[in-house]
Amino acid sequence: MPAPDSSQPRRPHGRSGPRGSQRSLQRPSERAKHAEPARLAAYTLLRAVDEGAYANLEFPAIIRRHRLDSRDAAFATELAFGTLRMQGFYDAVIERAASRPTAKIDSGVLDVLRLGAHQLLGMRVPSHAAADQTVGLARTVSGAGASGFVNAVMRRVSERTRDEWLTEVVPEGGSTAALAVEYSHPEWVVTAMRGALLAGGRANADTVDGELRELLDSDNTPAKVSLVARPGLATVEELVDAGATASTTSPFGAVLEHGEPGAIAAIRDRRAAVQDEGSQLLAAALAMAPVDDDVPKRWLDLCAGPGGKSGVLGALAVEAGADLVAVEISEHRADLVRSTLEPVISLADAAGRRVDVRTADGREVGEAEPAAYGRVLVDAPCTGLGALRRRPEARWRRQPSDLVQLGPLQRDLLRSALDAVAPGGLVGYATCSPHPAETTFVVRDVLKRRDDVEVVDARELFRDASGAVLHDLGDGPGVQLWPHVHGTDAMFFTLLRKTR
Ligand SMILES: C[S@@+](CC[C@H](N)C(=O)[O-])C[C@H]1O[C@@H](n2cnc3c(N)ncnc32)[C@H](O)[C@@H]1O
Repeated sequence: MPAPDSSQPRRPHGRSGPRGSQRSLQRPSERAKHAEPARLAAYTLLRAVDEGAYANLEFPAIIRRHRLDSRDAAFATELAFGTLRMQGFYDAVIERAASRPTAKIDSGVLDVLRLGAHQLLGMRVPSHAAADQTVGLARTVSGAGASGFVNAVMRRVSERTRDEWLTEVVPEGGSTAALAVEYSHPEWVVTAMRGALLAGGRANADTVDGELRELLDSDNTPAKVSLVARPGLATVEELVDAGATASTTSPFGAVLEHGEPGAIAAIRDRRAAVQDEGSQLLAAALAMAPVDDDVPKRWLDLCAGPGGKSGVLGALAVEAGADLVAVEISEHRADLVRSTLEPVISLADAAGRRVDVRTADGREVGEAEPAAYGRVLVDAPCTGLGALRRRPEARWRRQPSDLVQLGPLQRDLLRSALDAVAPGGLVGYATCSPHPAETTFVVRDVLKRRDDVEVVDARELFRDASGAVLHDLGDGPGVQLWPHVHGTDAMFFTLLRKTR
């Protein structure tokens, strides 16, 4: 437990405290005595994430445990997820306000302060309520001793607006370090994103700064809820009738602005699902790309868990009169694929086709079944740097060393896929990361040692809901989607044809 900071509050530069109020000067003993359930739930999630939990997986159970109604659950979600995303910026603010490094603040108390900072600087919570409730939370979870310290820090945070704090804590000059604080990303991720925008041809030296800001900002904006109607099992119209809006990006897609996906019958029946539109587009691109008639009507998803893309691929395989084998190395995730694919398997059975799920190592399939498949998807395990808007804590957990670890696996899986595909057949290599170390470098390294593969221009295959080629796909031949450009995750896709 940190001792309450007894130093004098720093006088803010410029005008002081538009948010400061009489209430915020109250002593802790006069504050809310107990934490509200929604704030307690948000705090519980932050503590669980600190211990390694995944926010998206953990929060539904926490919401149930705290018996939050839908309004409180929405508030708690915005509070917890927003706090996790903006933690880098808030920590810089808290360090200033507390006059000590965050490493010197008890981690539970720090989480209370982060939640308080988000209410003050990132949500429209009135400052007196934010301060009262944060001190009440500190009292409940950390004891009366901490609440004095929290009270003092909250008072200082409330003395400035968000913009004033940005001026105060963001280094001048727009450097990588400055963007890291302003957009709350680790510095190495900012550097990596800048490199990805330049390497993929999305930006040049003149435009990269603006593009980078838009990209980082999109990571801080929660993704809309995108739905997919699995072809042959559900229709976009069915999702629209259930309250969604038809997607303009994906021919199978819809967007749910309000309400719970689980309230839609097609989702409950797994004929439809929640899925990023970029994932829908790339599964469709692989399925629709032209091949000769003698290429085997047997498709393979080499990294299938939990089954999102297999759901689209399997449904399109049945439409094309083909079979699908979905491979996943993890037993648990293979079970998820089985569950996801249940209706697709029934659809295939009824059409006299097969959709199989195997728990296996995708690296071994190429040797075990050479030239056996006509279309192969390698949706490689990756850092997920292209989906940071969906996973609020992921940016803090990922490390540059992950790239080093994943590289050999990504290359082995692509090699195996190329061995497993028949002459004339296609391999789609995909990642939900735009990092060149996981995208173009992997493809380049694998192709360097082979003379039986050609790269196909994939852009023509990315068709929006109107049937037109998707806008802003760059110079090809690979496709890099971007959240700030296409509204999808930053998915990468390269299409390769086995020539002999
Ligand atoms: C990016 S995820 C795939 C997501 C999936 N395609 C979807 O759309 O739902 C990568 C998956 O590959 C699996 N994986 C990792 N190593 C593998 C291997 N050697 N063989 C097969 N699957 C592997 C991981 O367990 C993970 O489920």
